[in-house]
Amino acid sequence: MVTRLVIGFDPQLYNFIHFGKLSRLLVISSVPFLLSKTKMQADRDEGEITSQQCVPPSSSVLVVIMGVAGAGKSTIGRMLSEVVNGEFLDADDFHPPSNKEKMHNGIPLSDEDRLPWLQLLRHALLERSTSGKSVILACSALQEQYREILRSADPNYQLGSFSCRVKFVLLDVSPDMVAARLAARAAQGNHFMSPLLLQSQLDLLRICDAEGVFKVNAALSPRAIVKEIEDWLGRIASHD
Ligand SMILES: Nc1ncnc2c1ncn2[C@@H]1O[C@H](COP(=O)(O)OP(=O)(O)OP(=O)(O)O)[C@@H](O)[C@H]1O
Ligand SMILES: O=C(O)[C@H](O)[C@@H](O)[C@H](O)[C@H](O)CO
Repeated sequence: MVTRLVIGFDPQLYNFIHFGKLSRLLVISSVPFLLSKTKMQADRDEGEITSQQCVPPSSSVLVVIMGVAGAGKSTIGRMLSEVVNGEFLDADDFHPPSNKEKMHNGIPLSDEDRLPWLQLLRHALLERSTSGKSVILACSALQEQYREILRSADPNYQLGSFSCRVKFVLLDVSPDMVAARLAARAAQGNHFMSPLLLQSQLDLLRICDAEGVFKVNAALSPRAIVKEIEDWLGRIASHD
């Protein structure tokens, strides 16, 4: 499969992705991002930015806790952020009201709905990526194309390489278990997401092995899940 990156400029900072059958055309047209990337590259070439300024301390991590609605992303992400003394971001807080309304009414989001949201999330990661503080983002990130946008928050990331500061952890959950969790949550009436969307979420979830996504059994207790993620982060840190 061929991946091509086309960089386009758009005065409204509008972003667009088109997925073809045999090739993927990924258009990322975020002017500030490109300008800052170009400037950063130029500054680095001129020796104005030292490697220490570009690369935060190795102890800081950028982790996306991913999976279908109800898998436990917010629960686990919040707990993990406390353990690593990092900042927790919930992708649900970045959705515009129109996206939440759609999901509440049982209408799956389209790529056009998701793209500006993913770009906001990329920007949020990018902004924090040099702070030296760990960031834990809870985000469905169901498709490789969506994860590639989040990976591009790492200014050094090369699309398709999957070698990136932004790491992904999948909360792997059976359809039955997640349906039960969503039903229980809906019964409490304190979440906008309609349980009717579960099948569309399961249908969208695709991960290729080459991506190096760490999969955790989401049926474990939250504490055990967080421990598994911590251990994995320790292992990959020792290889970096
Ligand atoms: N490991 C777990 N064991 C048992 N219950 C869990 C576990 N993780 C989460 N839950 C429960 O499952 C429900 C869904 O969890 P949570 O809201 O964290 O999922 P989510 O993936 O963030 O969902 P969404 O994407 O829809 O916001 C909650 O009621 C939560 O308490
Ligand atoms: O890509 C998506 O379809 C969305 O991110 C959803 O997954 C929801 O935001 C979330 O799960 C709310 O419950």
